Amino acid sequence: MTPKIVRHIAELREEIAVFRRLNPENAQVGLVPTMGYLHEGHASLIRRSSQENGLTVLSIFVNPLQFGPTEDYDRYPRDEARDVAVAKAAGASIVFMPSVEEMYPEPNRTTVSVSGLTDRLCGASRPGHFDGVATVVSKLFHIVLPDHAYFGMKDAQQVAVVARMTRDLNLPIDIVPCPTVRESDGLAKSSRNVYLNPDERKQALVLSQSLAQVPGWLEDGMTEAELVVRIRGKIRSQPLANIEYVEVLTYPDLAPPVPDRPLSESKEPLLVALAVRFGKTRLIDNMLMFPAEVN
Ligand SMILES: Nc1ncnc2c1ncn2[C@@H]1O[C@H](COP(=O)(O)OP(=O)(O)OP(=O)(O)O)[C@@H](O)[C@H]1O
Ligand SMILES: CC(C)(CO)[C@@H](O)C(=O)[O-]
Ligand code: BAL
Repeated sequence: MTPKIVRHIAELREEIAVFRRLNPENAQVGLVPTMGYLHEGHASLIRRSSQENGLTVLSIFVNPLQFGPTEDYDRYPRDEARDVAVAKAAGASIVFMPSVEEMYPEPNRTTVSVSGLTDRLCGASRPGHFDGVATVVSKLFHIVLPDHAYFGMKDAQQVAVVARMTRDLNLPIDIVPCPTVRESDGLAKSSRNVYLNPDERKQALVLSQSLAQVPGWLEDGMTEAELVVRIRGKIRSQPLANIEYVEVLTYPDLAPPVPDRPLSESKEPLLVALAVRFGKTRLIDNMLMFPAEVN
């Protein structure tokens, strides 16, 4: 069925209220927050939500609060017609596409800020980014009041931040992390992949290729410092790659692992996270390893 396009908060709330009234047996609502220009990664979130809920709200909103002044807010790719077609094929019930004025009718004076988890990884290179994310996600949560909300592990730090915000604020919403969907050659799907020229696209494969080597390197008993050096060396073999960060942290607390101890002895899940620029395009990727896999 073609999803209903909704641009106003009041109409969205009314649609959800009617759905809940008419479907008392299966009144679960799923929310999939996105910035649009949908790809198979987004579609996998929508499909999961539509399997687990009677109603799936897909939000598409390029949120100005989470972009820095020199970032790509203005040129972020947008294509409403294509997005609606992807949303329909994946089973969304409602596509919520508010304007900036609808989401921020007055200067925003309230910021949701999750301390600690947001000052590292992408938070260190994009100051204020996670305040923007936590604020808009919290607004979407209050607007939709979903039972479940679906987020991709490609943005593993975002999942940790949103899950912590949800717990800290006692929001009765189940945060569902979903696996990263990749191109057939391994590159993580991302709306920003369209910015890559053919040479950058080829060299960008080094992200997923470095991560694929991590389990073998851990078997060799590497410490965090040794692993970081190894991954950096591999990424630097691509002349167009400009490393922003390569880090290994515990997950979801994002704390440094015990120094000088082999990572294979970790008792906690480990996140190996990368951010690399190719020209003007910033790509991220990561691998989450659980103790059973690390040891
Ligand atoms: N390859 C992917 N696999 C699974 N989920 C994904 C993937 N890419 C993005 N998502 C998830 O989709 C949701 C919306 O993300 P967003 O609209 O920013 O897409 P994106 O492709 O990550 O874009 P960007 O290029 O801005 O990083 C987020 O929860 C994100 O983690
Ligand atoms: C969660 C989100 C939709 C908030 O704007 C965004 O950060 C994204 O697309 O991952
Ligand atoms: N998927 C993360 C959104 C952003 O880069 O702003």
